[in-house]
Amino acid sequence: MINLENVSKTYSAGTRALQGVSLQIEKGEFVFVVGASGSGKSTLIKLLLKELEPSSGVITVNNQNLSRMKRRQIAKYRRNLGVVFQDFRLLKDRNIFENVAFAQMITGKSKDTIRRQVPAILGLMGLGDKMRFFPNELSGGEQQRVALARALVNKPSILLADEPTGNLDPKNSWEIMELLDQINKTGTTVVVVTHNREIVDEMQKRVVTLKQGLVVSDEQKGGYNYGKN
Ligand SMILES: Nc1ncnc2c1ncn2[C@@H]1O[C@H](COP(=O)(O)OP(=O)(O)OP(=O)(O)O)[C@@H](O)[C@H]1O
Repeated sequence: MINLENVSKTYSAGTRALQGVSLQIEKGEFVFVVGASGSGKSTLIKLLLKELEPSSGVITVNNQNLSRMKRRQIAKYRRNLGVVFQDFRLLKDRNIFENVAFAQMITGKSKDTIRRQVPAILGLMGLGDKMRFFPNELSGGEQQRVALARALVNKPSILLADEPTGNLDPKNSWEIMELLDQINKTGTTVVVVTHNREIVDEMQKRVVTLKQGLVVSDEQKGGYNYGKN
């Protein structure tokens, strides 16, 4: 499903953010990516989103070689990826329903579909009674659940989360992680970049650890152990 073969990324300033990373993630896996600040985690996510090009190596997602993808195919490719970030990235002047509906409008869904699917996914995220609220009227945890609803409404095969609990307190962090776990159990492949040691240790998922752009460990049912490397 996701395959990196000897992938390196050197930024123009000369920083070697990833150095010969090879990594395979199968359909339906749940994977944590951990590592110190600057170890290359966000670079990895940006490469998967095709926001960046690797300096060398091959990235294949859903059998598509990202380097060979034509520019006009990129938007369609990204539609099959759900993404959430630390800072939620909601449209401030749109209510919650509209924020999620927007993701469906740009993929050309009919009004009928939007009227059915947006309340359904918001209901699943526990936000059925907040659809007319604006982002600034919600807690951080609720805003991240809106971002999750928006990421999932088009039923992506892969969900990428870059520090999704970075701005949340422990209770809200656990709620988001439990939602990610549920989403994974429906068959979605989930890749989560995080600094949250407690959650990684508790959830016993696959853990890929980066250090200075290298994969230094990759463990099934792993823990948050980069401090030990
Ligand atoms: N656009 C850029 N231009 C130049 N260097 C960059 C750029 N983006 C990241 N870097 C550098 O690449 C390295 C890896 O950065 P990256 O953001 O992937 O790390 P990270 O593991 O996600 O860190 P954090 O946990 O702090 O988010 C760092 O040394 C960073 O300074």
